[in-house]
Amino acid sequence: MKVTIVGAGAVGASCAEYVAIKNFASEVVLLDIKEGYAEGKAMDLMQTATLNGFDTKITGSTNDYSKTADSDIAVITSGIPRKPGMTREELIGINAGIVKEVSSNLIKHSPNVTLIVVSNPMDTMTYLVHKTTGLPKNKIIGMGGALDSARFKYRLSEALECPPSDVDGMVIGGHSDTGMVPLTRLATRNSVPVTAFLSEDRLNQVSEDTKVGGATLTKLLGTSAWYAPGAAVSGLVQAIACDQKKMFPCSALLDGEYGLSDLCIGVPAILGKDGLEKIVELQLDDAEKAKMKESAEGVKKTNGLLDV
Ligand SMILES: NC(=O)C1=CN([C@@H]2O[C@H](COP(=O)(O)OP(=O)(O)OC[C@H]3O[C@@H](n4cnc5c(N)ncnc54)[C@H](O)[C@@H]3O)[C@@H](O)[C@H]2O)C=CC1
Ligand SMILES: O=C([O-])CC(=O)C(=O)O
Repeated sequence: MKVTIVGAGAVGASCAEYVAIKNFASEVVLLDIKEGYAEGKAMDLMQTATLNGFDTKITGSTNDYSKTADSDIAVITSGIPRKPGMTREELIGINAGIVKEVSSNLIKHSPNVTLIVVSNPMDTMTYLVHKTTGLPKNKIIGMGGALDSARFKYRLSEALECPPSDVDGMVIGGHSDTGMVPLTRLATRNSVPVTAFLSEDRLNQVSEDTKVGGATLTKLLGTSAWYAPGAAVSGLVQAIACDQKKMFPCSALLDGEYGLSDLCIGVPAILGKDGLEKIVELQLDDAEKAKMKESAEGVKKTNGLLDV
């Protein structure tokens, strides 16, 4: 199982580290445009192999896509991250060109690859890859909801004063400060609805904190987050590589599901060896449906800025 990660920056390197530590891939190739950078990150990570007990071979490449040939899965993290005060949408001008070029280069060397898009604004970048590559739609997946759901569970565990592992929950919708739809109605603590423990006000606070999760970290760090993003991507990679049939909210190209078409947005999906194998349609209540519709309008507005 060969995994390529384009962009050896904060998220790409974190993803490579988690993939290696989970020890399911034979090979990880890190590729970056910055001379020597991916090679350096790969060597540093390889020197953790005996410390962390993994056998995955990690190599680096400065923009040489021949090294990525025959990848099964490729992750696109290349592009610029936001700075405090910015929205993800503001990154479109620079990142669209990068994502378009990188996805085309990847496919030239790995025509059967499954692509996981991470660069922001992620839903729009995923849509761009669908529009420009011609890959089947199950082979292009946007990562956002897995991360947003992890942050949601973290915020719920804070409110419940319990370990995060006690909590289950999901965030669907667009991966933006205003577009996320945390499904508080369906969240549970050990199968008991969290609504049994937390007031509506407290749950609203949890939702709001979740939605600005990325912005909160960007303000603290001066750039956007990488540990949880890298871990979330590695979860998607593992589900595909190991044919796990796990369900994650992913940015998927919709064709009527949830009453939406011609956009990529976060919905629950089953991931396995064929990539995004199935979109799961939840029965949303009226308030959730309205939030999803509004979120989709936001994503479509950003898609409108693309030259496709
Ligand atoms: N979807 C999500 O949930 C998340 C998305 N992100 C996004 O991921 C992207 C990467 O974030 P970071 O890793 O923090 O940024 P970073 O700046 O640390 O790393 C980005 C890397 O991409 C490389 N790069 C730029 N153009 C390239 C090209 N044409 N080919 C190959 N490499 C190229 C840069 O040299 C740099 O090393 C950003 O757009 C960020 O907004 C970040 C966190 C979560
Ligand atoms: O906040 C950002 O810009 C990066 C990102 O998508 C996240 O951490 O959720």
